[in-house]
Amino acid sequence: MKTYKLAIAGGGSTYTPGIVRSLMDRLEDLPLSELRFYDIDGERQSKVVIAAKAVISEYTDRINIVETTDPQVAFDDVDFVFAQMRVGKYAMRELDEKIPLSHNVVGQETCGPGGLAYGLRTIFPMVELIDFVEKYAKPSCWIVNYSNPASIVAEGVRKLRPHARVINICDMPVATMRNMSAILGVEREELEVDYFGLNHFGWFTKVKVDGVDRLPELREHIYQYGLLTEDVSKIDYRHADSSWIKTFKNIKLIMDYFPDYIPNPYLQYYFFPDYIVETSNKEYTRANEVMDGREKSLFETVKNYEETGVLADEFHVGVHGIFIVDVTVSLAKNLAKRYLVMVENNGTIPNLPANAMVEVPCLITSKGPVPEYVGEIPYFHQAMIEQQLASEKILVEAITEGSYEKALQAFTLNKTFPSARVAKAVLDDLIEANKEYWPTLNKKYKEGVLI
Ligand SMILES: NC(=O)c1ccc[n+]([C@@H]2O[C@H](COP(=O)([O-])OP(=O)(O)OC[C@H]3O[C@@H](n4cnc5c(N)ncnc54)[C@H](O)[C@@H]3O)[C@@H](O)[C@H]2O)c1
Ligand SMILES: O=P(O)(O)OC[C@H]1O[C@H](O[C@H]2[C@H](O)[C@@H](O)[C@@H](O)O[C@@H]2CO)[C@H](O)[C@@H](O)[C@@H]1O
Ligand SMILES: [Mn+2]
Repeated sequence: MKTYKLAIAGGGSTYTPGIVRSLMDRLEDLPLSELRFYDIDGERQSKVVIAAKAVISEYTDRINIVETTDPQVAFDDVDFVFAQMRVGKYAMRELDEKIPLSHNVVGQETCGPGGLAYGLRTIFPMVELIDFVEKYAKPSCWIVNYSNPASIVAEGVRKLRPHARVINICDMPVATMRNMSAILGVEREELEVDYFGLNHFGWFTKVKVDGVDRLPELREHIYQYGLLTEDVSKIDYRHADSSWIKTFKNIKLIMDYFPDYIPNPYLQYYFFPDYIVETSNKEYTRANEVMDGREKSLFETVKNYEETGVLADEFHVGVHGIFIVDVTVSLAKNLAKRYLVMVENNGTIPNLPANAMVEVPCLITSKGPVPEYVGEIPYFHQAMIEQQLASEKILVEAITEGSYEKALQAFTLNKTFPSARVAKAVLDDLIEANKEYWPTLNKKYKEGVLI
């Protein structure tokens, strides 16, 4: 029987125990001989690995478990790497959210200035990870990447390491499909969707069950309730937090204005930035909710387990864990299963640039994702995507060239900003906050004069 060695980069992530449970649930499809945990924060990781080991012990004692901060130990001869790094951890996420909000601009982890700031922190560590993997892992190794901001990471990787075997994925479309299937009273796996866009910036154009498009029925439901069922906790307890309920309700708001397609929930930040700011708590953002919730409870569970031997949280898998393993099984076994992932456009959407990293249905083969032809998209959606794409592409240029001017252009182009003046004020505050993480951004001009 073929077995695999898999490494998790960002082993200290709050998602690690859930992903590990998902891997254990699927050992028949993806038999593992080794599971390696790699993180730059060994102390944090060692606590999370205690929980991961407890989960593994419920299934098997035949997997060699390695915990390390040494990239060679982590990646030597591995078949797959799951990447889930949060560069700067929650402390920096909190600033990504609160600094823009202090200027009355959307404060969000992956959208608007927060996403751009997180992108500026993440590109070089991602490239470093790719280089480690290329040096130590099997040449056939795939990196399946969840690290955010996935759209900017995908563009950075396309530009800086075009031949790297990286597949960038996001669980928001499958999470949205989970809600759709609960509303329609079918299994998520029964849905076949058509979708186009960038990551966290796309639309479902068809939601088929047995070949019949059920999007009109979902539209009727959304007009009344948003993309929620009556009992949200039955969908996924992780989405019972008030901020997620608000997000899924806001799908109604978007579709009241633009009813054709079902938007990715993250589009709320671009359609209604003013409303989002008005309804945000500037002192207590999603980062605080997560630090006081998911992160706190993980470390309390570990402490409690060490003291009592009882694992209080069973680490529910959810679509997040299921999806990354689904994609990996399809890669490993060349199953050509159809999933929404990020891929270079190359004509899939003819009226978007060939070198855009788009999120579309792809067949996942052992050679990587093969996109399904989407065709031309309406001008409205094309225009919105082009603006966001330009913001993200110019940001990556700002990173590689160390250019303040390009960073300012990227911020100004982002639809979450009301003006270049506000974009500059937010950028300048974020530079100050990110001194430890961002590449130096040099200014070529001062008051219109080249310096
Ligand atoms: N793409 C998606 O749809 C999706 C879904 C969920 C989470 N995520 C992403 O998964 C990641 C983990 O999220 P979390 O909330 O569990 O964060 P977390 O802070 O709990 O964990 C991230 C870990 O990454 C480590 N890390 C930071 N820089 C690193 C580096 N250079 N090399 C190795 N490890 C490094 C940190 O030390 C930390 O232990 C984030 O990037 C998050 O945005 C993405
Ligand atoms: O605010 P967080 O840290 O809870 O979530 C941010 C992430 O949100 C999306 O992922 C969700 C996913 O949609 C859901 O089904 C479940 O698996 O939880 C995830 C995290 O809550 C989004 O796709 C990610 O990119 C974000 O990082
Ligand atoms: Mn995502």
